[in-house]
Amino acid sequence: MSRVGVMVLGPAGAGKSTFCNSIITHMQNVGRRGHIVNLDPAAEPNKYEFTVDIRDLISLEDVMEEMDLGPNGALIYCFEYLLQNLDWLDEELGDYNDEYLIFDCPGQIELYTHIPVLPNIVRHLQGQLNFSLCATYLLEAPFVIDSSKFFSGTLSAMSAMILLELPHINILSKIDMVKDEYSRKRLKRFLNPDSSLLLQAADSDTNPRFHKLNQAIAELVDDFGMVQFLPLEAKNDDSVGTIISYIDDVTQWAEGQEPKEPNDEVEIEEM
Ligand SMILES: Nc1nc2c(ncn2[C@@H]2O[C@H](COP(=O)(O)OP(=O)(O)OP(=O)(O)O)[C@@H](O)[C@H]2O)c(=O)[nH]1
Repeated sequence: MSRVGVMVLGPAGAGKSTFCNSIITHMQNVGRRGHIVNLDPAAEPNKYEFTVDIRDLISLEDVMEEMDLGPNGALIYCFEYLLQNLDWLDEELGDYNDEYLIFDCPGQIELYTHIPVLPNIVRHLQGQLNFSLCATYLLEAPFVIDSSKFFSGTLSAMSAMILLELPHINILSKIDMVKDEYSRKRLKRFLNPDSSLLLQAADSDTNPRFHKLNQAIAELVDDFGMVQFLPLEAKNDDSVGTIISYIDDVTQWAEGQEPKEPNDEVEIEEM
């Protein structure tokens, strides 16, 4: 059996590190083992110790100082350096078999939407290190309540999906921050989206000049059939457990085993 790896992706502040920690807490609760692999060279101190930490190879702060680069240039430099030193990663990941490895990725989504840094790391993990990988993509629930922002978030999720070519799970994080009944009702539309309803909502929010574009995006969302979002509240172990069972399903599928029956439509709790 190959090793299972979960890539945790999404824009800055979407809740990626918190989600990684919640996965570890859940794993501990159910007697499974998981480890966090930190791929963010600018990571803050974390609740759980990182088992593998890119900062042991290179840190953003050092690169900015020594190469006189700004944060974005330095980040790209760090990843190019990692790509030139993948044997370091191989060695660090060497002994972890039959355990979950959770890859906490930086929030600069250009690393997987514009330049092929993360796709190259993914190919290496799959090809050289025999990982069965799955991508989780987090979008903040309070942010996407508005249809046009939902479209924009969905397109960035889709872009990551196309570039990484991994089994892909979308997550609406910080669901607990959507409190009032009206907003929670709106949010439900985004968990199992019906593109014609989304289109109506987007059209009512945008200038008619953009209606054709809305239509095209709604069709794209429909064609891909990938836009189901799972709700996440980091402190709610049940919501984390549900996502982990999806990860288990898709990574088994990725290994060529039969997937379980698809889960029922996702709901958020009534207030
Ligand atoms: N209310 C609530 N807050 C959350 C949740 N998940 C994360 N947060 C908060 O959101 C903020 C950002 O979370 P992080 O986990 O650091 O986000 P990140 O995506 O790792 O951020 P970057 O590393 O900057 O890309 C923190 O203040 C978290 O406490 C959640 O489910 N509910």
